[in-house]
Amino acid sequence: MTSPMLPVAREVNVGGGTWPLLCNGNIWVEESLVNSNYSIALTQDFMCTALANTAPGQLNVMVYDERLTGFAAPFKELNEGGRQLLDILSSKQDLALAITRLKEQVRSTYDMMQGTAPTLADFREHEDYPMGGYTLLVVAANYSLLPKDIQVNLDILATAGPRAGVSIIMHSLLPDDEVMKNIVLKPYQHAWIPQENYYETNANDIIAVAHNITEKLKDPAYGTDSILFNTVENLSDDVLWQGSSIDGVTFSVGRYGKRNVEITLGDSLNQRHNALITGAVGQGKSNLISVIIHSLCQRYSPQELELYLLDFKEGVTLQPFCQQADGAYLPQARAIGLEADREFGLSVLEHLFDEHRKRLKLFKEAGAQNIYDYRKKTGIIISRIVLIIDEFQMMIDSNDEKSRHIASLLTNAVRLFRAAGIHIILASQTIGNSMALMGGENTLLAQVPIRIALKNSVSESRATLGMNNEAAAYLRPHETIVNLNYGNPKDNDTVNIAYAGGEFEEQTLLPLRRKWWQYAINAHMTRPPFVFDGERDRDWQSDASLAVPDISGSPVVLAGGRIEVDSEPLAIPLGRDAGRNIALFGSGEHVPVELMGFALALARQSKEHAAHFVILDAMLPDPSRPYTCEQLRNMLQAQGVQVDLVDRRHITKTIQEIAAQHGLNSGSDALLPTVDWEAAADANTDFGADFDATKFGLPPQPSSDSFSNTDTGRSTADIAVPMPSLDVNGPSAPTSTSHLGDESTADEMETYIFGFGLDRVGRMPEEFSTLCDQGPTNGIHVLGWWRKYSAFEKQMGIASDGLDFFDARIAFQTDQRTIGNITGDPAFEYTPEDNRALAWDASNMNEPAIIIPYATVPLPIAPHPGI
Ligand SMILES: Nc1ncnc2c1ncn2[C@@H]1O[C@H](COP(=O)(O)OP(=O)(O)OP(=O)(O)O)[C@@H](O)[C@H]1O
Repeated sequence: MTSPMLPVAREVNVGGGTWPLLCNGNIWVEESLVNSNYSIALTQDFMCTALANTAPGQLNVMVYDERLTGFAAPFKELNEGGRQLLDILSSKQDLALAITRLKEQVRSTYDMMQGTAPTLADFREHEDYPMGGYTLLVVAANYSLLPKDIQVNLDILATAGPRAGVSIIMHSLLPDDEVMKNIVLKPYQHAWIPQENYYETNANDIIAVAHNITEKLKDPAYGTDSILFNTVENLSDDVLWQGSSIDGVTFSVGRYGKRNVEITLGDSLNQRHNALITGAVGQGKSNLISVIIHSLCQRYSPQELELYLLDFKEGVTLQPFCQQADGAYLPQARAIGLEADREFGLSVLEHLFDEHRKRLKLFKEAGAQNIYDYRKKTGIIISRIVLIIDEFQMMIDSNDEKSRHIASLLTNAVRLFRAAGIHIILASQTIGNSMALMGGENTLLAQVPIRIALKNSVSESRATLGMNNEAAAYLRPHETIVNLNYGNPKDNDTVNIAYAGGEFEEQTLLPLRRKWWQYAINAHMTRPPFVFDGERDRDWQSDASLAVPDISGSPVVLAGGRIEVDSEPLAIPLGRDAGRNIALFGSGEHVPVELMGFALALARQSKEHAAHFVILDAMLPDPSRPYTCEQLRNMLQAQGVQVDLVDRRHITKTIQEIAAQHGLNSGSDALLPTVDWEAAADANTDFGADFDATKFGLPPQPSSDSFSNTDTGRSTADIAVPMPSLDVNGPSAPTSTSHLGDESTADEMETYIFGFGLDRVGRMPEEFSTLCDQGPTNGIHVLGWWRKYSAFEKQMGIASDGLDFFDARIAFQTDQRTIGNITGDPAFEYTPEDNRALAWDASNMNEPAIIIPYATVPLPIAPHPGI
């Protein structure tokens, strides 16, 4: 099959004559002093004919129009289809740079052809593939008046360029000097057509040709010059996992001429340990990352290679490597961050710094310098680790302390990790800004010799490859500059990137990944990667099984997901130590959900009737709220724990009663009945029978039969309605329905007080702070939510620092003052976000941590009041 991209205007028919052009020569259109329009039209005609006779998209045109005649204007349409096929050089400096670049292109094309064909067109025909590209440089200026260095370079290009696909159309007066004229004209065909023989092409014809090219480029036949991944990577079983990573890991990128292009990380001879990939949106960066991952994973087993994959943009690139519905996952992947955020990026870096330390210690013990040495000496296999970070600049381009910290870690990582066999591939659309943040190119980039630059702007090309290397600005889609020498322009290779997407991905790569997974499972060499999805809501239910007492037997609540590799949810133990209360601050829908999750976690761990749950509901009635305290009460009750729901009006008295019951009241003598138990019971009698608690990871609720369980002699009302365990008649009077004494002694009984929206409790009794202070050692824990810190302060009383009673504090959407207070650092940097909270358990954590709080708990959705 002959590729439709191969036709090229080796000759052009203009004005009745045939002129050699692409791959064959250059043309000098002599400028006419008498009829300048005519010579301009002639130049346009050559350009237009060259374009019309070359496959769409294969010819780039560069124009230097010194006298601003505007002859390139009708060709502008060439750039309409998203491809920059026309490049206007607006100054002598631009012209000089373009000539330098074209010389590089010529050199690189000769390299690619390796002397196997006389011209680029012959080489392409032989390969039946459009390698490299053609360029027509049109210079409309007085040659003799151009700076000497430009003249010299133009002469070189005119001589060496055509065979490599670079031709010149010189639109100029001839040099006056006859000797000079002969020398200069040598590489050109002197085009001079008597005007009477010439039928001028008009602007509309040119526009039509340009338009036709952009239209054709929409046709996939001209748009996809894919080199399928399996043509550069052997995907057969014979080579599967045959690679040893002892002296580095090698992956394929694509084709450069006849050669498959491979890159090795960890190559200690050339000190190539890290790589940088850049490319504008849509130029194929995601595809390239996929090519790299598949190539590595076909070559190296999970024993030889571990991958840490982070994607900081919204996207699906890494999704196929996570665990799929059928259980399969990429066995070499250890951690994957989808829509990762800075905290997770930071935690991955910290995790790898730990790994680096561990490895160096191991090496030292074995008297080895580095991973290669260690493996050689001991014969023990230690994997290479490759960390790939897509859009890495998002970790470091906020102007704050955390960004600076991450930038400095990253800079150290690329410098230090090599000895431990940890390599980093950084990818980005735009790095200009990030490099400045990282202290300029001398810090980070100095450690990254491998530069892979997909098409991008001139400035991004320079940022990636170096100030004098703009080659990436002139690439075609799916081509990349691979430069293994810190961006030195002499080492640019223009590589056609292999394609790992579309149907090929579905039909070949998906089954291949499954095969890898099966092999790894059979060989017991894998476990699913830790997957962090920064945008996904956290569901309490999926963590419920982890709500188990800690090592000392204290019940724990789950506060949410930690943003760390291999982390379990943050568990806050509520043992009988001073300070074991939890304060939640701020607003947002997550806060009551979080508090409900606490209650469900505690219910899960409470022996039946060994805990007493008191829900203080001071929230404003809000029909739009997805969960209500009534639902929570019902759910808890269905677990057989004692639960009292107290509305706002009765909170003050309830607190006084609890304090009095435990001998913690601060002297109030009037303890009046405060809870309207009858009303509460009425509101609740229809709940429970058809609710399957086990579905939610909670202990089974008593069956409807057991509501009249004769064994215990309890009545339905004992369990199905709220239990007024509080002694409404005074501390000493027995209560008919209390379970105290049923199965637990009062001493074993834990009391959990959940305060929802406590700001709205107008008159908090002073017993409240006494309870917070002395409760935990007596088995009473307060888990309260205040929107405003000032309300909390007020309720704690002026004499004490209430926060001392709350070891655990969690901030949601709140202000800097609250953050400063709960962390004890007024300047603590934290910007509240929707799906995040800042949590600190002062007795169990060194420092506050950002968590993903729960967004959903398994409460049955209640019909809204009034519906
Ligand atoms: N080497 C290639 N050969 C053929 N088609 C390709 C190649 N690389 C990418 N493509 C196609 O080009 C399109 C853009 O590719 P890709 O998504 O990889 O770009 P990107 O630079 O990652 O874009 P973005 O940053 O916007 O996600 C896709 O449709 C992809 O299938």
